[in-house]
Amino acid sequence: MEQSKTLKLTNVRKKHGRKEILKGVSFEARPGRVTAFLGPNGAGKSSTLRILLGLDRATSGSATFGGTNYREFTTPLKIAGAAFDGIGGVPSRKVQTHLKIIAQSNQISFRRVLEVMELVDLTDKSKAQLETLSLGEGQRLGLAAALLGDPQYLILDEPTNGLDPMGIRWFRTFIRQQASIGKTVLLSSHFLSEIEAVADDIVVINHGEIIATGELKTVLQSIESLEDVFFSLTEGGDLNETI
Ligand SMILES: Nc1ncnc2c1ncn2[C@@H]1O[C@H](COP(=O)(O)OP(=O)(O)OP(=O)(O)O)[C@@H](O)[C@H]1O
Repeated sequence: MEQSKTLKLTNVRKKHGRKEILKGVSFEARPGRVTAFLGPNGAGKSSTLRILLGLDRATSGSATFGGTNYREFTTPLKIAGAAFDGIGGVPSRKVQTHLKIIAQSNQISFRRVLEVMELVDLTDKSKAQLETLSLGEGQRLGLAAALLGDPQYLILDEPTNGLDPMGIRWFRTFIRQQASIGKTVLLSSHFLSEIEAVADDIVVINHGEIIATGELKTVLQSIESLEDVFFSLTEGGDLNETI
């Protein structure tokens, strides 16, 4: 295994006041693989990803990219790209300008801005204002921003939220392709059904605790012991329908 391209969390704890929302979270995401980070609402997915990306501090524990903390990178977008919480940015700003500003903050060339727009199929929308983008276009723009620095690591929070079946298919192909060229991909989701077609590995979190990790196939084989959790993950849907 290529340790140097592995994303690793070790015993990450986070307290808000007296409430412990992450209770010793440990897992790895490896290069050339898509790792799904699965858990119901409020399980601690976003809190974990925020700590990983230096947006919040852990109470204890460590979260590293190839052994280095995100905050230590001078041009972090060249190491790890993240798509999180919508696209942000000034609503009246053009797509191309939005990406250019992000690129400049990390010493990334304008040529790369054009390249990523092409990669996510947004070249036609380069002059569109952010507020006019559809949900799917917004998700692709988030991906474009994440890809700007051609990073080894891609961290995507609920990337298929609100996408139609075509958009989901496009996204799956894209993500598989990123893993096939050796990227380390971590994506969070509420739904087992959403990630089973794209993930190699799975990390399941519930109430701030990791309750299963491993190859997707192996974890699914232990489904009986996880049944209650998966039931809630699939919003009370028919378990057999989703596995
Ligand atoms: N700043 C905060 N202060 C207090 N509690 C918080 C804070 N941020 C998050 N929490 C709590 O921590 C828990 C985990 O939240 P988090 O957003 O990480 O979950 P999640 O798995 O990403 O959920 P979702 O899928 O709904 O986004 C929740 O119970 C949430 O209410």
